[in-house]
Amino acid sequence: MGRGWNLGSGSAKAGEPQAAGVGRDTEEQDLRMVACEWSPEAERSGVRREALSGGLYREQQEGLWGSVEAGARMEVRAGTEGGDRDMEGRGNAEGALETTGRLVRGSEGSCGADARCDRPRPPGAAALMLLLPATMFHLLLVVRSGPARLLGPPPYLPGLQVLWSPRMLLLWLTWLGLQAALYLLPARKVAEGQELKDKSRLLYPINGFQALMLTALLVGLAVLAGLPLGALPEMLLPLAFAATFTTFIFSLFLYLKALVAPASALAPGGNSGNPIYDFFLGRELNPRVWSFDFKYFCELRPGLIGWVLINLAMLMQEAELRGSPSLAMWLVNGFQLLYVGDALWHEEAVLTTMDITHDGFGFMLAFGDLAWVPFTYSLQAQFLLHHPQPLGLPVASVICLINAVGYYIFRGANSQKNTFRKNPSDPRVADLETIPTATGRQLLVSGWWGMVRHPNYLGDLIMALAWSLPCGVSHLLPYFYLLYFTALLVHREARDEQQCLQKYGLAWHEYCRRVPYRILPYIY
Ligand SMILES: NC(=O)C1=CN([C@@H]2O[C@H](COP(=O)(O)OP(=O)(O)OC[C@H]3O[C@@H](n4cnc5c(N)ncnc54)[C@H](OP(=O)(O)O)[C@@H]3O)[C@@H](O)[C@H]2O)C=CC1
Ligand SMILES: CC(C)=CCC[C@@H](C)[C@H]1CC=C2C3=C(CC[C@@]21C)[C@@]1(C)CC[C@H](O)C(C)(C)[C@@H]1CC3
Repeated sequence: MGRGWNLGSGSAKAGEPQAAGVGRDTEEQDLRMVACEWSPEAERSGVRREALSGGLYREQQEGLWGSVEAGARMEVRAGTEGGDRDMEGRGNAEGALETTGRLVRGSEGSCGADARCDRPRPPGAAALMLLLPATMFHLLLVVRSGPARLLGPPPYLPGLQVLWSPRMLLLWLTWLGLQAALYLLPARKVAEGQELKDKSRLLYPINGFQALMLTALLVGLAVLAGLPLGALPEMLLPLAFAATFTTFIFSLFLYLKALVAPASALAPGGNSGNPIYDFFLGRELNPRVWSFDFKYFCELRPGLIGWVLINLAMLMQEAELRGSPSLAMWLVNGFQLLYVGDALWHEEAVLTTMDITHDGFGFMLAFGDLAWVPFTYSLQAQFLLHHPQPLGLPVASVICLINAVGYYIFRGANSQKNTFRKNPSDPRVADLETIPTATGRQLLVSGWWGMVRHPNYLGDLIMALAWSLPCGVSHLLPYFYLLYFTALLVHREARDEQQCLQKYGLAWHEYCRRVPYRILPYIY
């Protein structure tokens, strides 16, 4: 059976999902909506779905396709990985779309969304395991070199004697130990995570901001007592090596731990049976020892707080070398401290991100959290220490304005969604327009989420630009974060789109039709 859409007569509106810019993959995903569970909420949301005998189903969605003419007919023939489906839709007297479908060949794919081609295959996973650390060391070496060329060769290849230092390993482990101890301190609040496969919810301490404050206090006291924080820039290479080394060991532990974990604890992806692939993506969704949640801890504590600490060390070292920190260094430190402080202040919101609710915890995320974030996200501050940039007040003011706009969009969008997800009748979001979905959850279609489908990514990207601008325009290197982050968010957006299509089916198509742009209005 051929793949793709075959539209029958009177089907102009039936093609709308395509017109909304949704590609072939998403059409195929749409057909998986039959896997959604039936719920009383679904009944209330205006979507009716009935399982008929012999692999047939019938779905009716009111209001969403109001423009489908009564009696207009569409036919859909499309393939899924597990088998092909025939679907047929008809506008009913009220202008709602009724679809019926039949599984023609095979069964619903057992691999789940993550086994689709958006994730690396085993050779890709192996290559990334080498490429990511290599890129990080390349950046750390190049940033301190005279030409600081992002695409040029590193000034030298460090031997093991430069990279490996038992003292730095000890320092790194002390850092992890300190953050773990702060994590275990009594929390002002304990939050519930999203519902898991077995219908249970995990509990998470909300004390990240407290950990940031206590770390600042401890570091401040240590500096007063003579700790040479300004020496940190010279230690970055062996420290990054220690972080990478421990990440490999830690990921091995996570992989082995997952071998004895119950099936209900496993992530949707990362369980292909190929050890390299599973080691890379992570098999277990929320690996824990007692109540200590490794993924949640790593996502927000050692890496993010380490990042601002490295930035601070650059600022202190610059003050030591040049008498006072430059305006550019102040801006980079201030902007990124705001970002990290914001993440820890709104710590609970991380519980609804894909990383926590969907992705396994393996090498990729562990390396990202523990090594990539602190050592590459601090690249702009590192660059400014080695390549001072003059910055006048007028330009600095414009850059501050760009960061403020980015932050306003980022925070506004994230808070609006989080408030809405917690309590849709909260007065701050109650007036927003929504689309009902078969799962009982609704989708916002006005406010920030009516502007583009990922307004929070847009705000984040504008901030990323503001972090690079203080470094001037003479080098590409400080723009590495912006380039990498754009690629990361474009890929993440595509992945989220697939998952939302799977979850929300027709309602997601309608959302895409009403809000056609993904991240950048009128462009993308
Ligand atoms: N600095 C960095 O390195 C990184 C930063 N980030 C930032 O992290 C933040 C979180 O990102 P991420 O987890 O990727 O995704 P989002 O916070 O954008 O969450 C996506 C989810 O939001 C829900 N959603 C989507 N559209 C709507 C809508 N219209 N109405 C209501 N709910 C909707 C869906 O989940 P559901 O319906 O199930 O609630 C969807 O799966 C972002 O601000 C991002 O910029 C992300 C990655 C890296
Ligand atoms: C190249 C590589 C190793 C990729 C791994 C990706 C990770 C670095 C990122 C995946 C999602 C992240 C998030 C944040 C940091 C980067 C990683 C771990 C985040 C904690 C930054 C602060 C934000 O406010 C946030 C809490 C929303 C965000 C969550 C996602």
